[in-house]
Amino acid sequence: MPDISDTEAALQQLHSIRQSIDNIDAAVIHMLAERFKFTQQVGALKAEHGLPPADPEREREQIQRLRGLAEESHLDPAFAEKFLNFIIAEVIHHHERIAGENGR
Ligand SMILES: O=C(O)C(=O)C[C@]1(C(=O)O)C=C[C@@H](O)C=C1
Repeated sequence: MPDISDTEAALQQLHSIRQSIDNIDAAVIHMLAERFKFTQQVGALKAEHGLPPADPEREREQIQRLRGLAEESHLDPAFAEKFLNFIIAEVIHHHERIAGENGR
């Protein structure tokens, strides 16, 4: 049974680790916001020129690249692929909305 000072030390350690997790979560949100700013530009460009919202060949290249990066970083490549697909699905919805607003 750990004594009280052991538990206090563990709680301090937990608090400190959670501060780092919070910083990383903030960075992820900021990076996603920047990514969506760029994909909005892509959506506008595609809508303006009548290009299709989705580009499966580009997606295949991105998935291959991210799976490789995930492996190098000891992150589950299947998770990296799911995460990218989740983001791309949202981007494609945005592209479709922009194309719809442009009357195409
Ligand atoms: O690069 C594009 O053509 C995009 O529209 C961006 C993006 C992405 O989010 O990375 C989204 C949809 C496409 O299917 C491929 C890639």
